[in-house]
Amino acid sequence: MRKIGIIGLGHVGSTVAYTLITKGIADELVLIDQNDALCTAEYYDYSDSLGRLDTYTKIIKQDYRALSAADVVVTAFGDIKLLADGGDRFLEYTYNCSQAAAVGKALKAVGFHGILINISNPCDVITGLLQRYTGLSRERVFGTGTFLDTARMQRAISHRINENPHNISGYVLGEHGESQFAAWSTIAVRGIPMFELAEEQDLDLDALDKAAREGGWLVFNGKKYTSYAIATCAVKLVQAVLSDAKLACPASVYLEQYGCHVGYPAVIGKNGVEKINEIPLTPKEQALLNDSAKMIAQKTHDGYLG
Ligand SMILES: NC(=O)c1ccc[n+]([C@@H]2O[C@H](COP(=O)([O-])OP(=O)(O)OC[C@H]3O[C@@H](n4cnc5c(N)ncnc54)[C@H](O)[C@@H]3O)[C@@H](O)[C@H]2O)c1
Repeated sequence: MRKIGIIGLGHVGSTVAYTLITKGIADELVLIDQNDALCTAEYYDYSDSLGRLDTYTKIIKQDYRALSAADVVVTAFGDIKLLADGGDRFLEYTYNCSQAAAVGKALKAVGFHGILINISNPCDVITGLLQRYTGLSRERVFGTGTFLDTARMQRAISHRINENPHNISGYVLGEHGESQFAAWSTIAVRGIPMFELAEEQDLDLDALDKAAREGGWLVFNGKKYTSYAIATCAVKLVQAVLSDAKLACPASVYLEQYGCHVGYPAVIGKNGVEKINEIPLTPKEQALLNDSAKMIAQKTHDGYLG
């Protein structure tokens, strides 16, 4: 039986829940939000779908105890209104550091021992805090991190050269935020290294990097939130855990050398982060990763409320 919990049912969490139900991925789904009216509304809206779906999901609401035996919990708490006009994911920092303490401690209190996948921003920092508060091992707590930014990089390149994003491999690394970077030495289109392709087709890599980094704001500026792409990323990670897929992908994972969670290639399976996929980087990329991780480590340290 596949039992999944979602904490925070705003734009993102509700989309994750809807996807899990309509794709028949969850046998049991536990919904939790501090806004009880919202949680109750989503509970009935999902429940009213069940009579027309070909799969069944048992839906439970507002019961932390039901998470004690959950396989996966997805955290999507926050207050997106704090971002106002966008531009900085750290506008939710203070608020979400407190929520991470509350949620992490509540999960620990009920003995949750599954895999925790965090979405809440600033993603890398909040992932690190949730790991500390839950007391789960570092392998069992990871964030969506640059999995989404990597998809945005794939989209930016695919639009520029009219290519299927699936044919673009490689990684955006570092923070899910402004200090992220496209690691061009890892990126290829149908196996052709991006550096070669850029020269051949006169592609501006800095402009493509910027397009990937600013991709979230393109969506946010019109909707005042983002939902579908992040939910798609989160659901893919949930599936990787449930099916023990050993999926190689970037995620916000704990790197010993930095002492924090940061977007880096890993292998995701039933035990969470099963392997850190160490890859060669150019000296410039390595320096960008170092700077990004250093900032995350500091903010994680500062955000820990004990
Ligand atoms: N990692 C990513 O790539 C990514 C992408 C999109 C959004 N996000 C982040 O995901 C989070 C959710 O985004 P959103 O647009 O759904 O926000 P939202 O404001 O629409 O929803 C957040 C929900 O969390 C609930 N909540 C807050 N604290 C809680 C707590 N302690 N326990 C239970 N519920 C709690 C709120 O009541 C609200 O319903 C934000 O932090 C946002 O920045 C991350």
